[in-house]
Amino acid sequence: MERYACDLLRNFSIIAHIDHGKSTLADRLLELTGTIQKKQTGKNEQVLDKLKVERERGITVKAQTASMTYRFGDKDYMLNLIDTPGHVDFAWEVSRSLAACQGALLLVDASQGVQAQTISVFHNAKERGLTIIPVLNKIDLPAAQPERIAAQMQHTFGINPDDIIKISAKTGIGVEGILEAIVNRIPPPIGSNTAPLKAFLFDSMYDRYRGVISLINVQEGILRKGDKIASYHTRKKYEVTELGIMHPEEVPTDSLRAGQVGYIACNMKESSEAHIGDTIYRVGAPVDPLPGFQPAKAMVFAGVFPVDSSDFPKLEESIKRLTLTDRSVTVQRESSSALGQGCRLGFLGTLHMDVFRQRLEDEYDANIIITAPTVPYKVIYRDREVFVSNPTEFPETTDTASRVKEIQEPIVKASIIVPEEYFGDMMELCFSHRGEDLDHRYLDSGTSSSSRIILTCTLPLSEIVTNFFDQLKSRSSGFASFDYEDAGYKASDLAKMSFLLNSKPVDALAIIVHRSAQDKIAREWVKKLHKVIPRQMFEVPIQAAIGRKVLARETLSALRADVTAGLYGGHYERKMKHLENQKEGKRKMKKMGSVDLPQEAFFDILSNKK
Ligand SMILES: Nc1nc2c(ncn2[C@@H]2O[C@H](COP(=O)(O)OP(=O)(O)OP(=O)(O)O)[C@@H](O)[C@H]2O)c(=O)[nH]1
Repeated sequence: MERYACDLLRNFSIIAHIDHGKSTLADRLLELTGTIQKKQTGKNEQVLDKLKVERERGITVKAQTASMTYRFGDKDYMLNLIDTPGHVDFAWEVSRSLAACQGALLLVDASQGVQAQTISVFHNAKERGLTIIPVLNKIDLPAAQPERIAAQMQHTFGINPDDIIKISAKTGIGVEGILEAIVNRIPPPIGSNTAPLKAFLFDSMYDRYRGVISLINVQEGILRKGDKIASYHTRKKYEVTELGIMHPEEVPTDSLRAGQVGYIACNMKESSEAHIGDTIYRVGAPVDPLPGFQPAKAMVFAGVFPVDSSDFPKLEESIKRLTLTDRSVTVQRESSSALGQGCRLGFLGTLHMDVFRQRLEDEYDANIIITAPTVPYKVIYRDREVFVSNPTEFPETTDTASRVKEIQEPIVKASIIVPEEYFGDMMELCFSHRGEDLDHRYLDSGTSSSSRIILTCTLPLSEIVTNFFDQLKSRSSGFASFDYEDAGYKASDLAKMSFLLNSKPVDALAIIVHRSAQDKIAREWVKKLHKVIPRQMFEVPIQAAIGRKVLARETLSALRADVTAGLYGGHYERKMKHLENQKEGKRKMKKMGSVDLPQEAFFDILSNKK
């Protein structure tokens, strides 16, 4: 590693909208530099995407990092690619990865043009002062319009079209030019090998045998095996047992020097000890910390229960193990009278929740029920503020007047990019989800027949955690792209809606609704419950209520065993008596009886929410 002083290092990321070809380009760069062998199989399976769910969905969930060496002129350079995930839920991971870079490749699909996340990642990189290398990808596609999209990038970002590198990551055309641009345009990191050690911890993973493996960017000084280091955040001390670079698998080295990026193992037992954004220094030589990070905030919460309640210990164990690899998930125990023991999990967004659920099912064979997602509401009492992310803890309407001053909900600033012809549909979609402050502008300079529009508005987060994405995609024939950022809290007229079976509320079904939509939601849910709840021996009213007020009702008719079967002819009185007895029996059952609601019914209700 001594050969690679700062001026021979380049630390960069690839940033792009989902599917614009980041992983494909990363593979090509690794192949061109001889870091990995060119694949013979012809299968499109990316090296850096490691999780099964990522491959199935074609998205990157966890950032992966790789170092490669590249000879340019008469010098050998080490290029460190810090991969970033490509979805709005993981914006936080993007930002922390960028903090370890001096430059970024801004990748845009030449057939799709600038999309919602292209804009957010561009601004993110710009704010961090990174050098941006604009790249147009997929120029091999017949639908590619490189000239037009280049003009769009100029109009949207002020990028000089002459600076744009045009490539096909798939066929490899133009990719060599990227390696040259990385060396020529991205500034090397600045740092001194003789200064006291200062390293930035930007990612971590968990290894069953070695404990936590941290990815770090050494900014000053030299780190060697056996060194005693300390975490600025926890003040805990460790001894470095192994260190090296990601190539793309771990390759041990004797040291990591100023400017370099690599991994360390130091007997950290708990993943919570590896605090993202932490500053690592040498024991006895404290340094000023690097600007840290706020931890990622969970914004979508849901209860997770086993279908078979005796499976709870296994489920909890699986969740524990999975959260070791995904630290942004928060976990709390929860118990429900309807579903038994479970966990309440917090996620960064809905995709994050889906990914976690799928991993739980794939990797741990878990049969689970997930309750309807909720966002963290802020309940302001006369004397305190509380965040409530579980409907069962939401204040009753009777409380609202007396003790609760105000209820607030999280809102986001949303941007939607669509071809002009879908503009009306998108406006409607936003309005029907309580969108406000709608604004729009054209993405292309001048208006042409195929102009695209960027629509911005504020939306309550709760409106986009259910089926917003699906509607966005279906109402724009798949052309709309969407991104959002946190925009604080806002007072809102919200209430807890309970669902009652046979006059008893079922805790796991409670949801928080906006008053303006309460009647519609009440009717829809009651209908749905009516469809999936099996008929009982007695009649069961299904009701939706806010406080004591019932807003909708359906009645599940009784399963009627034919007690008069076999009583042929005459005997009218006997028949009546049988029917009377049956009625009496049912009345009794109804009084005492609770509704037999199998977990499968919950699964049906909750798996196709709203
Ligand atoms: N024709 C063509 N297809 C490409 C090119 N680059 C990538 N693709 C295809 O585009 C799709 C998305 O590419 P990925 O590399 O997975 O995109 P990504 O940006 O990594 O996606 P996320 O990881 O989900 O953010 C894949 O089907 C690729 O095969 C290209 O240059 N030309």
